[in-house]
Amino acid sequence: MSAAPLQLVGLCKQYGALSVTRDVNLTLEAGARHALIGPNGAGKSTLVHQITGVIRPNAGKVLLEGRDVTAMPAEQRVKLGLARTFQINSLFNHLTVAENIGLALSAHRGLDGRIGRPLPARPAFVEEAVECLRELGLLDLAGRRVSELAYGQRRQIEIALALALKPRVLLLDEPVAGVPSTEGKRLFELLERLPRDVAVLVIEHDMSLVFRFARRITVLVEGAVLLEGGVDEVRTDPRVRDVYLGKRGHHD
Ligand SMILES: Nc1ncnc2c1ncn2[C@@H]1O[C@H](COP(=O)(O)OP(=O)(O)OP(=O)(O)O)[C@@H](O)[C@H]1O
Repeated sequence: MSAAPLQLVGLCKQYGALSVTRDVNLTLEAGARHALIGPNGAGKSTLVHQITGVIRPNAGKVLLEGRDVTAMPAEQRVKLGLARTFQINSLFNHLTVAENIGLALSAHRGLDGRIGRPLPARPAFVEEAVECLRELGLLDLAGRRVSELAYGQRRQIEIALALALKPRVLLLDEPVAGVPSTEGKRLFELLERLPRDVAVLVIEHDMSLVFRFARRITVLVEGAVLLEGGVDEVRTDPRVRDVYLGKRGHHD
């Protein structure tokens, strides 16, 4: 049997006396649609930073397709197939969507040096970017300048850009945050069209998205896994309701 696309084994992170990640185990299966949820301050961002390589755990391991990447820098993890949604400010406003993705492709393959320098993308990469947009049902945005796009469309392009790198594992950090409901439908459609062979971990506060998109859910509370299970199991678990509706409060 081949190794899981992503596996977290006993991850621990402390800041002084504060334990922010406590012995977290999590496995993304091939083709996973897995959500990580938890109230404010549960440690979701800190966990994601340990997956991407922004911070190092004090103990435990991060395995990408069975390979121990715990000590590996973030860029190298991207090269090995770990992508996360890019922040909007990584898009060049004056370039078209296809040019932006073409540039990311050339930077990823180490051909144009730094991504921060908007040289014209090579035509072959722009063509590949257009093909990628077509597969995702976003072809109509290919020739538009990023500056002309609505907020929800930019969020779609961040996802398309991460996917263009052909990752094995995709981390989506709050993909619908701040997107007006009028633009939400297309974003949902895009999430439903993500390639089946990419394992996806979504970190999200919007429960309607989580329950619609995910097949497995991990609930993080005070740095530890409270529960992992299928959607119905998590939705109906009284402990989860307590965390979200009880005295610990939740994100609005
Ligand atoms: N560099 C740091 N130094 C000290 N404490 C930190 C540091 N980074 C995070 N923390 C603490 O770790 C805890 C978890 O924070 P984290 O941002 O990971 O939670 P979160 O679940 O992503 O929250 P939110 O949903 O609000 O984004 C918080 O109590 C936070 O104050």
